[in-house]
Amino acid sequence: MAMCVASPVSINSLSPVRLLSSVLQSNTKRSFFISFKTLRISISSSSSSSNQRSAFTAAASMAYARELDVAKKAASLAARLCQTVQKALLQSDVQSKSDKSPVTVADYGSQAVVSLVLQRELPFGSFSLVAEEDSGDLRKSESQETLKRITELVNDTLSSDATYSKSPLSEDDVLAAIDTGKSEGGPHGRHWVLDPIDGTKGFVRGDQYAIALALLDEGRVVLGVLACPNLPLAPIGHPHQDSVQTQVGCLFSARIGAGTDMQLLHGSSPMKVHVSTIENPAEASFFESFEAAHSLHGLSSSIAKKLGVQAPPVRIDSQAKYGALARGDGAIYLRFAHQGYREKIWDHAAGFIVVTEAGGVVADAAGNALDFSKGRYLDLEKGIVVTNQKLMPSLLNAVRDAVREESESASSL
Ligand SMILES: Nc1ncnc2c1ncn2[C@@H]1O[C@H](COP(=O)(O)O)[C@@H](OP(=O)(O)O)[C@H]1O
Ligand SMILES: [Mg+2]
Ligand SMILES: [Mg+2]
Ligand SMILES: [Mg+2]
Repeated sequence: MAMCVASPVSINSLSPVRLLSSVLQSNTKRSFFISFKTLRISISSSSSSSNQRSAFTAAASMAYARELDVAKKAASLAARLCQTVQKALLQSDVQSKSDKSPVTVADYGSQAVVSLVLQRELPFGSFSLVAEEDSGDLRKSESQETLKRITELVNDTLSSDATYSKSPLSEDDVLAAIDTGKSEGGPHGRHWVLDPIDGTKGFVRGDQYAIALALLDEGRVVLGVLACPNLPLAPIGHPHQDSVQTQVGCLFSARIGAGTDMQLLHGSSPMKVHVSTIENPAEASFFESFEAAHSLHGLSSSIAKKLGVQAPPVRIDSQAKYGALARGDGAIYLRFAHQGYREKIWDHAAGFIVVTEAGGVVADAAGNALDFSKGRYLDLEKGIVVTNQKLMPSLLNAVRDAVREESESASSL
C-alpha cells in the first residue's frame, strides 16, 4: 500500500466547486487531505475509482451545508421581522428612494438581520455581501425616528431567537450592518447576495414578497434560500384554489448538486420539489410580474399565444414566482424589462438556484445562461425566461419570433 503525504487544502483558499473537481481529476501518486470545518477526506493513490466516487459524493453532500443552514436561519428571522411590519404597516414606514422605488423599515431591518446572522454564525474568513439597500437615506436628520424604529425591530427580532438573547444593538450597529451590503461581488471568492425584501410593492399592498439570499463562489451560485411568508403551501394559479384552506408561508432552499427543498417557513420538515414535467405548452400556465412597469405584459402574452398556452397569466410579485415554478405550480416564467432597465443579481440569484436544482432552466431571451459573476448587475439579452428542459427549446423559438415581430412593428411606426 502506498504511503501518502497529506497536503491540506483549506476551504478558504479553495472553493468546494474547484475542490471537488480536483478530487475527481487526480490520478497522480498523491493523496488529498481535505479539511473544511465538518468534512475530512483522505484519498490515497491506491484508491479505487469507486473510492474516489464515494469521496466525491461525500464532498458533494457536505459542500455548503453549514452555510445553507445559516442562510435558512437568517432568512427565516428576517421574514419574522417583515411579517411583524406587514401586519401593522403604517404610511410612515414606507419611504421613497432616490430612484422613486419604495423602501420600508422592513427592507432595512431585514437586511440588517441577515447581515448580522451571517456574520455571527460564519465568523471565519472575510465577509462580502452584495445587497440592495444602503444606509444613505437613514443617516439624514429627518430619518431619526425611522432609524429608531428599525433598530427596535432588529433587536426584537434577534432576541426572539435564544442564541441572540442579550446585548441590544445600537443605531450605529444597525447602520453598519446595513452597509455591509455594499460589496461589488464579482468572479472571485465568496459573496453573499441579498434582496432583503423582493417585491416591496407587493409587500406594501399586503401581497407576495420574498427574502432572497444566495451565495456566490467563484462567480457561481452555490446555494439559495427564498423565504416567502405569504405563499400558500398548496399550489397557486390553479382554478378554484382560492377556496382551498391552506397553510401559508414557504421556505425554499437549494444547494448545488443537492436539489431543492421546500418547508413551512416556521416549522415542518423539508421535502424535495421538482419543476413541472409538462411537455405540451397548451397545458402550461405562466407567471409574470404583477407590476406592468417591471415586465412587458404585451410581449409575454404574444409569446404565450405563439406557444399555444391556453391559461391566463398568473401575476404575482417577487421571486415567489421562482419558488412556485420550482414546485411545479406553473411551467413558465417570463420577464422582459422595459428598455434601459438593468436587472440586478439580487433579484434572481436565489430564484435561479431554487429553480435549476429543481430541474428547471433559467436563461436570457437568447438562451444564454445567466452570469452572476459580473458584479451587481446582470448583462442580459432582452429578458429572462424560465421553464423545464423539455419546453425550453420551443419557448426560445416563440420568444425569438415575438421579439422580432415587436421590433419590426416598432421600426415601421
Ligand atoms: N422598471 C423595472 N423593470 C424591471 N424590474 C424592475 C423595475 N423596477 C424595479 N424592478 C425590480 O423588480 C423587482 C420586483 O420584481 P417583481 O416584479 O417580480 O415583483 C424589484 O425588486 P424590489 O421589490 O426588491 O425593489 C426591483 O428590483
Ligand atoms: Mg427595491
Ligand atoms: Mg428585488
Ligand atoms: Mg428589495
